[in-house]
Amino acid sequence: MLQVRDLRCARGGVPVLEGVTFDLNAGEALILRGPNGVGKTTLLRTLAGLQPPLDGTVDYPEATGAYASHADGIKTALTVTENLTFWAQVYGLTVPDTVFAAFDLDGLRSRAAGTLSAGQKRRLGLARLGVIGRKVLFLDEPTVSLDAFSVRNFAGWMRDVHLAQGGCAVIATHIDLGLDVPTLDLTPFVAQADATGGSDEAFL
Ligand SMILES: Nc1ncnc2c1ncn2[C@@H]1O[C@H](COP(=O)(O)OP(=O)(O)OP(=O)(O)O)[C@@H](O)[C@H]1O
Repeated sequence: MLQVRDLRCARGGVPVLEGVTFDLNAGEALILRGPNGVGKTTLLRTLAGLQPPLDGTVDYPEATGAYASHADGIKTALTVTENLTFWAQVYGLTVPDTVFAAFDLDGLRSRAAGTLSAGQKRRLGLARLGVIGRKVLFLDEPTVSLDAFSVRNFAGWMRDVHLAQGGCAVIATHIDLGLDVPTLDLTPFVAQADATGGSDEAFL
């Protein structure tokens, strides 16, 4: 479902990672590991098509990918239900009722999203993944701000719903999600520096 071959990617014009190669079949996930700054976000953004690779290829079926970072992208004046309905409609879908329980949002359906706590907002941000129908997910630290119960809940949705229904996911996380999936340490793929540095305001 996802094929990555000899990928080389940059941030701020400076090569960060090179030679990244892996495959994911339907129902499989991969956890990205590595120290701060190794290039996990850069790789995820490149995989998702938000920036071009310097070299190599990324293949997955057209219009099946979605990228989510810890920036929530929540509309604060809308309720939880209205937020999910909005996102579902963008993708021409309706909200499955099961998504509220899956992300522990049942008691918060009518709350204005702006009044949610940080962790509740994060759960709403993640619930978006359950309404947009995208099969190939690129997730950057999805469980930031979540308590242990909510981390388990998210892992349960990932395993029992998303992967069980034939999705796949690449997840950068410093937190152990308790998922029985392979990890890829990016440290061996750090690119040889060939520039003095640079910055890219698009990322600031
Ligand atoms: N706007 C920018 N301009 C130039 N370099 C940047 C910019 N943003 C990040 N970098 C650098 O690019 C490299 C890769 O950053 P990236 O955010 O991909 O790492 P990461 O593995 O996701 O880190 P973390 O675990 O801290 O989230 C780092 O060395 C970082 O300092």
